[in-house]
Parts: sequence; structure tokens; C-alpha cells
Amino acid sequence: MRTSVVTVDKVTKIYGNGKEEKTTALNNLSFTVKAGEFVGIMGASGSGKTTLLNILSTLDTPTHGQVLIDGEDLSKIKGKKLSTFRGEKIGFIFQDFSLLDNLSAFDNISIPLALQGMDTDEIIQKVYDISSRLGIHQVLDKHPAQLSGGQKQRVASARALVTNPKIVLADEPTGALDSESAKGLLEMLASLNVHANVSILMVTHDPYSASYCDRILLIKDGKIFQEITKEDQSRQEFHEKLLTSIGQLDRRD
Ligand SMILES: Nc1ncnc2c1ncn2[C@@H]1O[C@H](COP(=O)(O)OP(=O)(O)OP(=O)(O)O)[C@@H](O)[C@H]1O
Repeated sequence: MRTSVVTVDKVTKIYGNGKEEKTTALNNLSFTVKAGEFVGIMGASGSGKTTLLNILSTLDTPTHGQVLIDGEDLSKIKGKKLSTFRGEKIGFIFQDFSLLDNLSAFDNISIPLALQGMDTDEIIQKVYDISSRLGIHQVLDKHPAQLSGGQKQRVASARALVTNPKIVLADEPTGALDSESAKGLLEMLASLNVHANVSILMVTHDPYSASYCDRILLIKDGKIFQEITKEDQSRQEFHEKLLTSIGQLDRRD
């Protein structure tokens, strides 16, 4: 049986203290992500997706319940150990790329390794390896302003993957890309998922992006209300199924 890289166990998140009105953003939510799984999270605005990502990325804590990443209970790791844990185990890809404009692509990708105190030769090797896999080794000297949207997202993905994390958390990673670049990025993520056994948890509104996942969790009012699995369907068949289930029109296939 494949091990769980992420375990979300009966997680509830309630915003608001005594005086304010309380909002239950996550309501007794439980699921796991296994090693090498590509899981999508979908749900309407306000359903709790960002709250979930913030908790998984250790930026916020649950009101009740437990989150384990690579077998470690996040509530038991504190302070500097928590930032080290986050840096080693979790990669992040955001819609707006979150690259530092005054650094080259190379320097952007090397940030998490430099933070780990890795020596320069090893950093150079790792940055070149991941950049070659993502097809951006030719643009490593350029700054973000000199890159296309697709190249920027590949640089951001390289930064997320260069530490060889257990889990990549992606928040609408194709949101700012044209459809060709989005397709390239999704194929790259799917390929890394299969060949490098990286687990991915991706929040998306887009059924086309979701069709690259193995499994989709649909969230409503902070709970999973439906789970849709790809099983042995082709990606196109899964896309059709998602369009039917979610009822949104998308004609890229
Ligand atoms: N810091 C906060 N304080 C109070 N309520 C909050 C806070 N952050 C989120 N909420 C509430 O929690 C619920 C879930 O919000 P969340 O941002 O997780 O939804 P979402 O699914 O990410 O939405 P979107 O797709 O619009 O980004 C919403 O009702 C929201 O208003």
C-alpha cells in the first residue's frame, strides 16, 4: 500500500474570536494524499480552499483536528524547526508566480537551497538539473521581466521542486497563463508526478487543469461533498466527466 504524504484528519477551522461573528471555513475535513498522487481541490468561492492551503503550508493552524505531512504532526513542530520542515518537505507554486523581480531565474530557483545552507557547487548542480527537466536552462540568466508567462511559471515550478519536496502545493498555477502555456505546465507537472513520484495537491477552478489529476475533491462549506476519481479513463474522458459533474463549459479538448 502506498504511504500517505499528507493526512488531514477531522480538521475544522473557525475564524473570529469571542466578539466577532464566527465563520466555519473548514468543517471536520478529512482526506489523505498518497505518495505520487496528483490530487485536485475544487469548490466555489468561499468554500475553504485557501484556508486549507494555508493550513497545509503551515501558515495557519486548525482550530480542531490534525495535519500530518510525511508522517509528522504539524502542531508538534515549532519555530525555526517548522520553517526548516516547510522548506525541505513542501514546494509552493502560486498563480502570480511570486518570483523576485531583481533576481535572475537562476537566483530565484536557488533561494530554497541557499536558505538550507547548501554549498554553491551543489546548488549549481541542482538548479541546472531541474531547469533542464523543465526546459528553462537557456533562460537562467534572465530576470522575470524578460521571461514569458509560461517561462515564469516554469521558473516558479523549478523553485518549488528543486528541494525534491514530498508534496507540492499549487494554487491556481495556470490561472495567469494562456492555454498553450497552461497545457505545457500541466504536462510537466503530470510528468514529474509520474516519473519523480512527487505528490501534488492543486487548487483549481478549471476542469481542464483538473483533468490532469488522479482524483478531485469537491469542497463545499468546508467539507468534501464529492470525490471524482480518474481511474483508467483517458485524460480527455476524465475532462468530459468533470465537465458533466461540475457543469462548466470548457472546450479545449
Ligand atoms: N482571515 C479570515 N477571517 C475571517 N473569515 C475568513 C478569513 N479568511 C477566510 N474567511 C472566510 O472563510 C471562508 C472560506 O474562505 P477561503 O478563502 O478559504 O475560501 P476559498 O475557497 O479559497 O475562496 P476563493 O475561491 O474565493 O479564494 C469564507 O467564508 C471566508 O469569508
